[in-house]
Amino acid sequence: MIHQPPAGARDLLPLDVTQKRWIEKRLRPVFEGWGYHRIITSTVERLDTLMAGGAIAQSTVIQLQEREEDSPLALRPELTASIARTAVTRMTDTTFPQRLYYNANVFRRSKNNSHNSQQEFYQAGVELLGVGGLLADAEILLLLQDCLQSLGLHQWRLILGESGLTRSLLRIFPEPLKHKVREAIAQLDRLTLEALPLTPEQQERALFLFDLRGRPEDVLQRVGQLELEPGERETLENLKSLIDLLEESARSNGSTTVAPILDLSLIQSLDYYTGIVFEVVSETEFGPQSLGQGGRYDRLLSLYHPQGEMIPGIGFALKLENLHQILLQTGQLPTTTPATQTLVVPTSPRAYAAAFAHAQTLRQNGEYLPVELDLSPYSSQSAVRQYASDRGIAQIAWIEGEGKAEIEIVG
Ligand SMILES: N[C@@H](Cc1c[nH]c[nH+]1)C(=O)O
Repeated sequence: MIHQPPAGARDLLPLDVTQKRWIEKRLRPVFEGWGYHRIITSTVERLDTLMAGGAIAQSTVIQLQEREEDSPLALRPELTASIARTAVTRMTDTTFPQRLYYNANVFRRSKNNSHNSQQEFYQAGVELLGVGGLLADAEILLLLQDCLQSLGLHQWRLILGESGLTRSLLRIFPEPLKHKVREAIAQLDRLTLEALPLTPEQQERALFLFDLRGRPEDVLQRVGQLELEPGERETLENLKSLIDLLEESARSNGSTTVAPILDLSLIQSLDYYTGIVFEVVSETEFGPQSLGQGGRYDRLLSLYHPQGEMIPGIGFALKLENLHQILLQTGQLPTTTPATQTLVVPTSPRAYAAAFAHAQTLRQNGEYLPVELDLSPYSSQSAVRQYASDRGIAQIAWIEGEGKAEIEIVG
């Protein structure tokens, strides 16, 4: 059926694009203000690049039909893997840290495979490559906060986890069970978790992990009571330092940010994270809505590096559709496409060339304020005025045969 788009595809009409650009225009100066440079990577990647390190399940990737002898290709479901690949294979003579940002579409097949669910999404995000540690983690979280502030969003919470620590606390489970426990926690599925064949000790640990979220000081204290290995204690200390630093930065900035929710049961569906993981959630009348997510991935780049060199990385992606929805509710987005400034109307065929010339002069003088030509030569003056007023056009330039322009301000 040639009149239908493929299932799950998206067409953005001019007003959608105007609103999307409103969001992008606010994010770009924030990214650039923090020293990030835009990168554009290929929409199509090799399947093995996208899935390196178990980053994403094959079932959620949209594959492309290729010749059998070629390695399978797919549409990118996210950008971190592509940027990691590009950074270590194409930007070899650059020094770290690298600060990169993007604004691009991604494609994901919905899990339940339902025919019409959306498969194309837009993300704006950043990757900070080549630096680990407290300061880099804090930079990314403060930048994320700055992005949301620049969009005028205040009703959101940061949920912060630590994938290394969570993985480590899961180590008491034997392999096939560990995966199931992890899945049930990731899906917040308590019933499945309780039904798993676990020993009483394992069950206690599973439920302990499941409920490990709340005010940072409470969660840190609860984990601190466990018998931890030195590495785990150190991670816990780092997490505390990060939370303190975020709070202190907010205070010295004079802003009153709400403390993050510390959630050591936070498990992201992407499996390349090695350190902090986080999600930004907005409270809406329909329940919480995720606005973006990210985390630290210190092993991913080594998978693409020719010598397997370890290069740390951290970043986040904001979900533009969800931001769009929230911003529509707050009434901040433009409700019309940008109006034309001047409608240039040739009053006779002899004025056609002069009309084009006049319009061009206006465009060049007016720093490309939109100027459009009236293309229906026989429309009456009242029809022209009606058209201009309907479209919110500020003025009409009537062009006479000899090129003279008479300006009329539209009432
Ligand atoms: N690429 C991740 C987000 C992210 C960026 N950097 C690190 N994580 C996603 O799409 O969920």
